[in-house]
Amino acid sequence: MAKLNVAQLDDRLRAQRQSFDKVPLVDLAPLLDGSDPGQVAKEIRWALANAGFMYVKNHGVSVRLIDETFARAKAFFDLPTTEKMKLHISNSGVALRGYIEVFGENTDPAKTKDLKECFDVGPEWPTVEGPFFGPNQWPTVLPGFQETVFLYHEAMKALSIKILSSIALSLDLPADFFEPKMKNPISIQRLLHYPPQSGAVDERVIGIGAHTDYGSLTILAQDSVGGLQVMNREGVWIVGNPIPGTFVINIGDLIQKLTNDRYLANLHRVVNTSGRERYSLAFFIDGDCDAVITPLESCISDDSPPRYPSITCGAHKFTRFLESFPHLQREHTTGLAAQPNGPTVL
Ligand SMILES: O=C(O)CCC(=O)C(=O)O
Ligand SMILES: [Fe+2]
Repeated sequence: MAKLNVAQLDDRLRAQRQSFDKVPLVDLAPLLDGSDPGQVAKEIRWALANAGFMYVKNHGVSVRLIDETFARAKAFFDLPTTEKMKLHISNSGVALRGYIEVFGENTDPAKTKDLKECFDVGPEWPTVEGPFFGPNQWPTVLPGFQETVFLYHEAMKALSIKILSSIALSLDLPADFFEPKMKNPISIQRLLHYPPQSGAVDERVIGIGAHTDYGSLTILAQDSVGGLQVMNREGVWIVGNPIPGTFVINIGDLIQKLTNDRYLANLHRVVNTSGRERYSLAFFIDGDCDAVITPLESCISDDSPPRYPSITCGAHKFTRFLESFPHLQREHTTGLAAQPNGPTVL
């Protein structure tokens, strides 16, 4: 997890409207149709080394499914607060599924309270099996919600595995490098709602505080409202304008650690001063809970000694959530105590 020193330099919350040349748009068609995976890997290598973010087009996910999932998200957040609070994430223990109210998770807690509400689902497990695995809490008052959101989660999972194969190729690793370490990967499908802010906005309350993502890969669908900001290498916040037909992809801490900083888990935040409600769908995927992340040999040299100790995906992610979830801090004083079944080396 990067510390937020660069972000602290900037207290102006209006992002500069610069050309987004440095965060490229990658066409996934040659990867998905098999015609030129090498070309896609080459573009991904540049994007992740320089921006940590990219837009992707021709991703193959049905527009209808995306639109329907946005509609389900809106219907959920329109429910009365009492109804949403029945599904509160604190009911789910360490499985971390359910509803998170405004200010219920703060991603830059020393500076910012997050003016957002979210709803998290993940792979369906009948009982709580440990961190990130357990039953979902579905809003039964909304017929069809469960089916759509679960289908969307599955579509994101399938796409993320293809993108991870391209990330592996981009690192001169075999395309299936990540697969043995992702037998039951941690994944979270999050629905988000950002109420608009008006008047003087300062960093104490914004949509989502500056943060890097915790896991391997994030796939974000944003509506047309805008508000995502990504930091460029000069420490300037750049507007991440929604581009119709694309997802925003970024890598999280685990890939930065795996690549010993060759690839960047970049800082980003959301400030919604549009005057409109903003909705987004963020899918996060990691390795298995007990998969160990150690810097790759190929990313270590005399000039670039190993910068990160080995850590499991589960321990890293749970520790990050402990910092951002006030409800978890009340319930847990330690992170993951032990790694079940011994580590899988990633
Ligand atoms: O909603 C967005 O645009 C970004 C969300 C995000 O950064 C996150 O959930 O980690
Ligand atoms: Fe994020």
